[in-house]
Amino acid sequence: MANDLEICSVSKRYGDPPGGLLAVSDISLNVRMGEFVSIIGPSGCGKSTLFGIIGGLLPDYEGEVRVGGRRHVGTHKDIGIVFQEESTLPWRTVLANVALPLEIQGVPRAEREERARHYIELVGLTGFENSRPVELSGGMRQRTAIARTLAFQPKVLLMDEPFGALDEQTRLLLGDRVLAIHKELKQTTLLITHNITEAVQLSDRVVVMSYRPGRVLRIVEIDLPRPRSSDSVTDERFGRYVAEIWGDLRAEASRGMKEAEASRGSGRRAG
Ligand SMILES: Nc1ncnc2c1ncn2[C@@H]1O[C@H](COP(=O)(O)OP(=O)(O)OP(=O)(O)O)[C@@H](O)[C@H]1O
Repeated sequence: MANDLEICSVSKRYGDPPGGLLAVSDISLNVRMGEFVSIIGPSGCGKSTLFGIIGGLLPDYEGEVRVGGRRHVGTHKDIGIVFQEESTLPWRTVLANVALPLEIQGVPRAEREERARHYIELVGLTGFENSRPVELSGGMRQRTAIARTLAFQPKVLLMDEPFGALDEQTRLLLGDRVLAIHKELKQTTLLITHNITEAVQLSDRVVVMSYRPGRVLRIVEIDLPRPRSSDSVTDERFGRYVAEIWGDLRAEASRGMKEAEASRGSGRRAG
């Protein structure tokens, strides 16, 4: 099957060589059309850096990002981004939030509202079209943001810890909603997360990254049948995938923790 997203030998250094900090090194990954891939790694492994590069938000890197076979530079309508931070507009209703990108594209009102309603239904927010973000829970606001991104029908959906600020149970239930959306749209999706359960629950493949500089440590195929749901977490095979990924991540996470503690210690001594 064709690739929607190709990440070819991507490296990023902050600051100038020979000094500076190599944040990610030689990352290559192809995401097939309709595939759901998660990238997981310890804090500081360069997940947000990679997200910024793929989303076209971060210039000056080595390598190439291709979307639909074409070199991709800067932000682009083929990549839809859902951020970790709250990104709904508080003064707009759910309907007006979701319709916003279509409004910017000049889609006529009746058509954009019809499309917006379709995606609102898909994320399970029918009945809340006229609510404002302040009247919604954090999970509902994130679903509004997802609907808004889906509404302009990007080739690739890029999500950076969209449920990072939510509690574990809400996260699992929203995972069910993401699974339902993916079943319906077969949207090519790349999710950045540090939650192993979420990665296994949702993904066809999980890319495990090393601590700094972030490299691809291993790619784990999640061979669990679809449709899946949050009930899958009780499956014995689910537990084995979680254990396997944690086995890879554990050493990297503790390396990260030690380095962070050491730099805090030297900062205190210097101060
Ligand atoms: N603008 C910047 N200038 C210098 N260093 C940076 C900059 N942005 C990130 N870094 C460093 O690059 C490394 C990777 O950071 P990044 O935020 O991409 O990691 P992450 O995996 O997303 O971390 P987390 O999970 O904690 O959000 C870190 O060591 C970070 O301190």
